[in-house]
Amino acid sequence: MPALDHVTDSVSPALATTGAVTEIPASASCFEIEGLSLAYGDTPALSNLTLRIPRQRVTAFIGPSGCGKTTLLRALNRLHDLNEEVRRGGHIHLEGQEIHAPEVEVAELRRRVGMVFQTPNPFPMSIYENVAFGLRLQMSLKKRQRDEVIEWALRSAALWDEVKDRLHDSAWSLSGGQQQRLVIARTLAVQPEVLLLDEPASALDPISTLKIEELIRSLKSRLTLILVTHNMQQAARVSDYTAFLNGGELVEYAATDALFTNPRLAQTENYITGRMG
Ligand SMILES: Nc1ncnc2c1ncn2[C@@H]1O[C@H](COP(=O)(O)OP(=O)(O)OP(=O)(O)O)[C@@H](O)[C@H]1O
Repeated sequence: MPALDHVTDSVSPALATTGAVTEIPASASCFEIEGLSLAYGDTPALSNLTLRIPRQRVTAFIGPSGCGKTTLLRALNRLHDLNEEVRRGGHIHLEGQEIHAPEVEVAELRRRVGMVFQTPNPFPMSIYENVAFGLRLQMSLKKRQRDEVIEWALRSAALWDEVKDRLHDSAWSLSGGQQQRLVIARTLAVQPEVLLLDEPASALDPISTLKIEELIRSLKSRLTLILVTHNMQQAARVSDYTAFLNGGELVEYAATDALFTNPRLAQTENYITGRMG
């Protein structure tokens, strides 16, 4: 891959595949979240969350509507910054650095920590220009280098074969599932370390959903992925670790197999078996 020198194809040190996530060592963590609380005005949304997110793994946030999953995801690349109502306490470290430190540039943080939303949001421009957009802002590349990165990003998002002969068509001529993979390609082009995915398949048909799930699994060899999903089967299929939130609190966080087959708390069991939420 062109110009991808800070990313390796090797996976992180061996992580526990069963049991509680206290087993995720700091050295294998990408994010360390400590005592994170967040409120919208007087309404609390997150309450004293402490967890580590393992590098080059897929971590799912699950829980009933309004439990704080999206709020937590958005906190990880400071998407709340523009909301003057938001009050926050606690710390979020990305690879050892507090993301709210004065020297952190928000644009660079958001390059490192990309975000894909529920509804595909390609820009009103061609397929090629969508992927080139972030690249033009972030890096000055010659056209040939830019073309290489664009091809790499579209291949990485499993879209190249479907669009290689129509790169200059409007992005809006693609299907919903293709648009979502285009948005992922656009995000990958600037070489993030982390991809935040907020219900990325909830607006898609079952075949497009499977493609997104395959893509998520394939990307973890070089990225950390964090997925918000309402779909328990999806969390079980694609994630390595699952955090169950309820009422803004972290209730249980464990290796996905362990959480789904042998939850430690009745509250978790009630949620995953559909008796709650
Ligand atoms: N911009 C906002 N202003 C005020 N309150 C908000 C805002 N965004 C979210 N909230 C509130 O914060 C709480 C957590 O919301 P959040 O969207 O994080 O939950 P969620 O688990 O992602 O929900 P869902 O699964 O329905 O998307 C909810 O009570 C919600 O109403």
